[in-house]
Amino acid sequence: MKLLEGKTVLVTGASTGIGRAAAIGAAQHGADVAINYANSDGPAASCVAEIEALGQRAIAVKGDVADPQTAQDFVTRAVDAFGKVDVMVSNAGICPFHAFLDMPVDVVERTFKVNLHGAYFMVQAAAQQMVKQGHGGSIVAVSSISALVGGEFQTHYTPTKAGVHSLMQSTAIALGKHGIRCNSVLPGTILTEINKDDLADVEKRTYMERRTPLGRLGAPEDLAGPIVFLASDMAAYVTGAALLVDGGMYVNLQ
Ligand SMILES: NC(=O)C1=CN([C@@H]2O[C@H](COP(=O)(O)OP(=O)(O)OC[C@H]3O[C@@H](n4cnc5c(N)ncnc54)[C@H](OP(=O)(O)O)[C@@H]3O)[C@@H](O)[C@H]2O)C=CC1
Ligand SMILES: C[C@H](O)[C@@H]1OC(=O)[C@H](O)[C@@H]1O
Repeated sequence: MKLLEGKTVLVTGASTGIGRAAAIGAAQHGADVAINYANSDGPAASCVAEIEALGQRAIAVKGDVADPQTAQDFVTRAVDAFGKVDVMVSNAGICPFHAFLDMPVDVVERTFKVNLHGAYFMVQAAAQQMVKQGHGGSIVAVSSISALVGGEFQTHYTPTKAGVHSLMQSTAIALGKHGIRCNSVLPGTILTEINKDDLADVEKRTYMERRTPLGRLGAPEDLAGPIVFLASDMAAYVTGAALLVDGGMYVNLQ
C-alpha cells in the first residue's frame, strides 16, 4: 500500500543520510519529491536520479537553510515544479563535535542558525504555502534523542534539537486550525556522515552499540518508515507528537 500517492513532499538536507532516506522512502510511497541540500551536488543529483528511477518526479534545489530566503526559494521552486506542497520534512542539520569550555562563538552561532533557525523558516514557508492551498498538510521535523538527553561535546547542538522538538509542539497548536499536523522524529545514533569521525573511535562506537537494546546502531533507512507514516493520512489524528526512533537507547539506563 502506497501512503503518499499524489503528494508533493519537500525534504531539507536530503543529499545524504536521514534526509535522503526520507526522500527515497516518500518516492517509494508514490510522492513527487523536492530536495534541498547545501554543498553535495553529486549526491543530490544521484538522489534525484534514484527517485526518478522509481517513476516519481524529483528536483534538487541548492541552498543554505541558515538563510531565511532559502526557505522561500525552496517552496517556490517546488510549487513551480509540482503545483503544491503537501509535506515538509525539515531535516537539514550539522553537529560539529567540540568541547564546551573553549567552544568558538562562530561554531555555536552556525549550529544554531542551521539547525534551529533553518528549521523555523522552512516550517514557516511550507505552512504559509499549505494555508494558501487550503487543504492542510503535514510537517515532520527531524529532532533527536538529544532533545531529551545531553552530550559532552554537543552543548551547542542539543539545545537546537530540543528547540526543534518544541517548535513542532507550538506549530501543532498554531496550525491545527488549518489542518496542518506537526510532529517530530527523535533518532538515536544513526550511522551517517554527521558522525563518521566521532564513531571512528571504536571504544565510543562499541559503547553506543551496547547502550542500544536492539543491538545495533541505526541506518538512515530506519527513519524512512516513521517519517512516511507521520507524513501520511495514516497519522491523521497525530499532531504535536515526538516519536523516538532509537532502537531503545533512550530508555536503557541499566
Ligand atoms: N545521524 C544521527 O545519529 C542523528 C542525526 N540527527 C539529525 O538528522 C539530521 C540529518 O543528519 P544526518 O543524516 O545524520 O547527517 P548527514 O550529514 O548525512 O546529512 C546532513 C544533510 O543536511 C544537509 N545540510 C547540512 N547543512 C546544511 C545547510 N546549511 N543547508 C542545507 N542543507 C544542509 C547536508 O547537505 P550537504 O551534504 O549538501 O552539505 C546533508 O544533506 C540532522 O538534523 C541531525 O541533527 C538526529 C539524531 C541522530
Ligand atoms: C551526531 C550524533 O552522532 C548524533 O546526533 C544526535 O542527535 C544523536 O544524539 C547522536 O549523538
